[in-house]
Amino acid sequence: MSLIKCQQLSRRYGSHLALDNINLDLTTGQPIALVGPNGAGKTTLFSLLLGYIHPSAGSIEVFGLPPGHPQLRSKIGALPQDAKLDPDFTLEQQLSLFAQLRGMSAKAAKQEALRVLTLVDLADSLKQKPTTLSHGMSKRVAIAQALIGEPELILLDEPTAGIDPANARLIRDLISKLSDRTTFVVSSHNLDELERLCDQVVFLERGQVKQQVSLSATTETQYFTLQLQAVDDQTVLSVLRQLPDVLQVNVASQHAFVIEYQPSATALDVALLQLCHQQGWRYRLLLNGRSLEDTLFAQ
Ligand SMILES: Nc1ncnc2c1ncn2[C@@H]1O[C@H](COP(=O)(O)OP(=O)(O)OP(=O)(O)O)[C@@H](O)[C@H]1O
Repeated sequence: MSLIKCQQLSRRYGSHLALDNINLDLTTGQPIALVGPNGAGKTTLFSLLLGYIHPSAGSIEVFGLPPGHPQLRSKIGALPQDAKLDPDFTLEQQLSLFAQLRGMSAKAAKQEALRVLTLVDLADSLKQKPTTLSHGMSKRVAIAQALIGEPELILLDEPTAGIDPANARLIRDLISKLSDRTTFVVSSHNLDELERLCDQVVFLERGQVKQQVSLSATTETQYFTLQLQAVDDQTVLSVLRQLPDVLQVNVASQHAFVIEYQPSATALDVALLQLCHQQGWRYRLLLNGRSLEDTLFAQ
């Protein structure tokens, strides 16, 4: 099903072009990553999708409707980058209120508050006020708020920024678990995290879509990443490039090589390991595929 469609979408802030002629056609399903350096336009795109701001040119649709359309209200949940909780109300009070704004009765809203807090492992904090929470806990509450009413689309702007590794993992596991009924669009600077979570990756840079890649298609079919120890990278490069079925080899980082090969190649992994043995290269790791970082930034 069509999820997000942007056609020649631009957004200006005064004379600054934050999004520049974007075309995107995304469908529902596995989580989608929105990646890009600071100022690339990720938050601007989220704000447009939520109808908080409007395009300067072009069009944008969510589930075939213009953002802000009343029918979209219950279909979209969001974690804004700077999500803030009201210090004067307990978590139960504010999440219940939010659920009631989504059309639930007072009783159902209370149950929903408990349900979403349980999902982020904060059921015990129901009666707490935000001032008593750590930064990571506050973020989890804000994520819980985005989950209210089981929206079909949830936009998460840097959901794990500032969260400790155990809780970041909890959030990732939650996104994976809920992905069979909700499509998540996740912006993050943590490429390892996005790689584990997402299938589609949209790479924004200076307001433009520079790349759109499907990780399932690119990581499993045509690449190996070989990591060695204490070798001369140039020598290894030239030897690897001579292997049959190898299309291209790049140095990803010191002693790590991304090998692009013909999908029809058979047993290239075995050939690589034999080569390490023959050449006396000390082998550390052979990975099927390549990292998201290499996918986006390899020359
Ligand atoms: N309200 C605003 N007024 C003026 N300029 C803005 C406004 N909001 C964003 N910008 C500018 O638009 C560009 C895109 O900003 P945006 O916040 O969308 O980027 P981002 O990819 O989310 O960045 P980050 O990773 O730092 O959160 C930046 O150059 C930013 O300075």
